[in-house]
Order: sequence, then structure tokens, then C-alpha cells
Amino acid sequence: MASPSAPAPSSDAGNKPSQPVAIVCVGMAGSGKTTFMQQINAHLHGKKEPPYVINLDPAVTHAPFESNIDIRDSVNYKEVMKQYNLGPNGGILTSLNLFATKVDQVVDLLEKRTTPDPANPARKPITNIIVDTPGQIEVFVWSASGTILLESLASSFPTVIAYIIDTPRTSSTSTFMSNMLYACSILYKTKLPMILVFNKTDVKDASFAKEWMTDYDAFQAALNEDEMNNAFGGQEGGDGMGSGSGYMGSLLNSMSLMLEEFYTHLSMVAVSSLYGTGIDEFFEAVKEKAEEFKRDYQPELEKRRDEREENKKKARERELDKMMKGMSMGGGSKDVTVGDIMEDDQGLDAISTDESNDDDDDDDDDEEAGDGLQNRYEAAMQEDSVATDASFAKYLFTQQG
Ligand SMILES: Nc1nc2c(ncn2[C@@H]2O[C@H](COP(=O)(O)OP(=O)(O)OP(=O)(O)O)[C@@H](O)[C@H]2O)c(=O)[nH]1
Repeated sequence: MASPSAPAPSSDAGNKPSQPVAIVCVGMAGSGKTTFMQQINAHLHGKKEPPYVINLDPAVTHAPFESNIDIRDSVNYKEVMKQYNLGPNGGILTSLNLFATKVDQVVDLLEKRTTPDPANPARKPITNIIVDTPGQIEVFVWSASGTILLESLASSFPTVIAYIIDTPRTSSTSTFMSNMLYACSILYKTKLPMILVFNKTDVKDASFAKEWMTDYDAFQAALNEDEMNNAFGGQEGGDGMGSGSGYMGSLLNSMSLMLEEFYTHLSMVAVSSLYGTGIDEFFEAVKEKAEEFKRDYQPELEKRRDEREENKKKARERELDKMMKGMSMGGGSKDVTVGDIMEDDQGLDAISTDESNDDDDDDDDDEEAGDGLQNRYEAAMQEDSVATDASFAKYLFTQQG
């Protein structure tokens, strides 16, 4: 739930350097997401701008950094697997689903931490929110809970996807293309700006990737070379010149043409999470993509957020209405409210619906009792939501700083 005091991200707010940005790290298992998170976390701490850290990977056994919100504090992944009789992926998915039910409170907490606190002016508002996700990308990106979590985040903050790529494992044309297609599918699914983070460049330089993304001919040359060396395997060709699979070659060829357009929407940085190189460039790219978010993505998201708020308001009104109806008992020409029962204090048998017995004063009393009751319930509902937020913050999440 977007709190009313929270700053609604607006295009002019983009010029303020302190506007918080959410960076969601996504990548295949072993690509180095956690190590990258650790590196950007350390980088921001070094700049005296500690980020707000969220871990959404319920299965991680050891995280080398402290999280402000950790899914493992609210959902026991192993217990979920046991209780629901699930395998590892089902367990992660269900844990995310359970966690997604609390997303409003998560966003509330984030909004509080990213705005100045009048009660504590010395506390600096957070300017970066960094999020680690499960290595099973599809479980996060293609699940309803992943969508809810991302959309909720993006409805309050400029949000950028950092897609972490294992560079040494992406150096052949076929693995490169597979990875790019995956990135493409994430971009179109999340509709959020994306940075390709070529990680592990201490092992393999990422200049080949940059060249392939910007120069179609260079990729074609590499493709021909791979074909000649039979790098794709397969049985086709057989012309004695190491032709490899003709099918694979032409498929990659067509895909590379299609991806040319996709590359224009991306930023690309080369980093080594192990040694901390390229991190400054990464944050430059984040700045650029955050601007892009405000310019291109925000209008659509704001529309969706307004719709959601409106729906929420309607649902609340419906609930209140239902509750009030449930508490009034119809009969005769006039509804009798619980106020009648409370006033008479004689139980249901004492309720009279006979208007002829009521004088004008009674009518006024009835109205007042009804209104008072409605007001009290409205107030109670609001108090309840505040209490839920507070207790949620208290016992579900680990609050650091
Ligand atoms: N050489 C080198 N190794 C790295 C780098 N980044 C990560 N690694 C190694 O890659 C392995 C996987 O790194 P993680 O950070 O655990 O990867 P992950 O994507 O979080 O893995 P999952 O949690 O399984 O999804 C570890 O052995 C890291 O030490 C890097 O920049 N260079």
C-alpha cells in the first residue's frame, strides 16, 4: 500500500539525486548474483550510502551480507516443502507466494525508510534498494508472486533489473544467444529497464559481448567460425569442412537479426564481483536507466497504481458495507441496528421494529447510534491496518538500521 506521505515518483523528481532506486538482481544459478549483491552493497557502504537490502531467495543457505528484509525470516522454505509436499522449485515458488501476501507492508516499510523521518532528522533516507532473487529465474520472473513483488516495487520507486551473466560460460555464439534470448524474455515480461551485467570478467573479458551486441557483422563472423569448427555439433552438412549443424547456424543467424532491436534498449557493463571492478560503471548505468524508467515506464505504472488504489478503496468500502449490513437486521419498515441492542441491553428478544413505539428522540438516537458505530468501525479498520504494519515490521522482518 502506498502510504499517503510517500513521495509519488514524478518526472521532475528525477532531477533530485537522492530519489531512491530499486535494483533487482536476476540471473541464472551460479552467475554470481549474491557475490554481485555483496559487492554493490560494500560499494554503497563505502560511499556512506548504505542501501536497503532485500533477500527474496528462500533457499539461500549462506548470505555474505546482512539483509534488512529477508524472506527467510518470514517463511521457512524447508518447512514449506514438507508441509505442502513439494520439491525444491515448488518450495521456492510457494515461499514467494506466501511472502507476496505481505508486499504492501514491505513497500510501506521501504517508503518510510526512503523519506526523511521528522522524528529522527539525523537518519539519512535510503537512496538504493537492492534485491537478491532466487537462481531459478523462471520461478521469480514468470510467477504471479514475482510479478506482484516487482510491480509493487516499481509502483513506488524507479526500478531497474540487473541481469547478471556468467561471462566465461557465455563466450560461444550459441550460449551467448541463449542468454540474450532469456534476457529478452525477462525484459518483455517485467517491462522494466534492464542492465546486462557481464560478471566474472576477471576470468574472461567481456569485450566480445560488446562487439557482438553492437556489430552484426562481427557476430556473423563468429557464427561462421563456430560453424566451421563444428561448435554446434549435429549431423547436418557433412561437407568435410567442419560445417556443424546448418540448422543451428541459420537459427542463430535469424535470432541475431531479431535481437538487434532488443540490444538498443539495454545498457551493458562488464564487472568482476570478485574483485569489485566495473561497479562505478554499473551505478552510472543505474542512473541512466532510472531516468529511462521515469521517462518511459512510469506513466504506464502510475496508471496501474492509480487503478490499484481505486480498487483497494472500493474493496474496503465493500467490506465495510458488508459488515454494516451484517450488523443490521432488517424487519418491518425500518432496519434495527446493533446500536438498538446495545442501548436496550436486553438481548435480541427486546428489539422492537415497530415505528409507532418510537418517538422523534428515539429516531435521533438510532441514527446517532448507527453513525457512531460506522465511525467506530471505520476507525477500527484503520487502526487495525496500522497495528498490522507495526507488528509485521516487528516480528516478521529483521530490521537493520
Ligand atoms: N572468478 C569469479 N568468480 C565469481 C565472480 N562472481 C561470483 N563468482 C563465483 O561464482 C560462484 C557463484 O556465485 P554466487 O554469487 O553464489 O552465484 P549466484 O548467482 O548467487 O548463485 P545461486 O544463489 O545459486 O543462484 C561462486 O563460487 C563465486 O565465488 C567473479 O566476478 N569472478
